[in-house]
Amino acid sequence: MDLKGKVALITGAAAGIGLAYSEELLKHGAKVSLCDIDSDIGEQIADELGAKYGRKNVLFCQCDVTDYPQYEEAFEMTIKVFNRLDIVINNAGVMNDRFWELEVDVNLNGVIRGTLLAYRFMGKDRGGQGGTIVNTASTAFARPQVSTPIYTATNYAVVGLTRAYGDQYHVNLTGVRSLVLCPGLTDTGLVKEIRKQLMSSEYEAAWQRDNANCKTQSSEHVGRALIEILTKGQSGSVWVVENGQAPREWRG
Ligand SMILES: NC(=O)C1=CN([C@@H]2O[C@H](COP(=O)(O)OP(=O)(O)OC[C@H]3O[C@@H](n4cnc5c(N)ncnc54)[C@H](O)[C@@H]3O)[C@@H](O)[C@H]2O)C=CC1
Ligand SMILES: CCCCCC(=O)/C=C/[C@H]1[C@H](O)CC(=O)[C@@H]1CCCCCCC(=O)O
Repeated sequence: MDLKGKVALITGAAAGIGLAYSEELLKHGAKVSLCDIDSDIGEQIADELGAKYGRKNVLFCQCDVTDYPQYEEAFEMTIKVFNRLDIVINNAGVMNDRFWELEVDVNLNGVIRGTLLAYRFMGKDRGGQGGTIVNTASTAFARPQVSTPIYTATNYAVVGLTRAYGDQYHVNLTGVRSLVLCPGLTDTGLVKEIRKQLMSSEYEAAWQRDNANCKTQSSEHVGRALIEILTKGQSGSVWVVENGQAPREWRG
């Protein structure tokens, strides 16, 4: 896929994996709309990326993916500024089973909102040009994270959603392809205070076991994997990116 001049909207773009996706897309000539709930860091990142890759290529939209009207505004603003939309990356996510309703609202409902909006604004059946949706899930879908059952469930659900929408039936109807990238342990600011992120402090032993054999990879590695997947991923495909290895297609 030639990314030059393409426009990508990325959620959770102010930090970690979303930021790495954004920078990699800019390096390949795309324009990015950085969407994040955190406007202080988001504006700062947009300034930094703008200075490096051209101010006209970077936009920041403050957006909470649990709030449909805000999310809708981010789509409208992106299209108003860049005049097109080609790629939607549903990446914003949290891991905190204590606040499981919020976790489900961000990790699953947020991806559903982003997917419905992507079809509305890019679907050929709705007057759009077609495009690509990439969802970020986690290796927790394939190897359940025993310490965080609800986080695991949201990732299962996102993979199921992507596979169903990724079917050729939806591609024929809308011209939109759907893919899912499942990273393993990645070096981001993700786990702040694990005791407070698990449903019970007794789950800490399970947390240690869940992650015992994982090798930390950089978020830049996941960013580079995104480009590879965008280039060769068939609609409905599921990609695991872990231990710093090349993306591997998961076939069940
Ligand atoms: N870091 C890791 O080891 C792994 C991360 N993932 C997934 O990758 C995605 C990104 O995670 P990281 O980059 O590690 O996290 P991170 O915490 O470094 O970055 C997440 C970003 O999402 C934003 N965000 C949080 N709630 C939001 C909301 N309601 N609306 C809009 N933006 C919101 C945050 O402000 C932050 O900028 C998540 O979906 C996570 O589940 C999956 C597997 C492993
Ligand atoms: C022994 C402890 C190692 C620390 C493990 C870790 O920090 C990350 C684990 C990830 C696992 O390998 C696959 C995932 O999905 C895990 C967690 C990702 C959480 C992202 C949440 C973002 C946030 O809450 O800000």
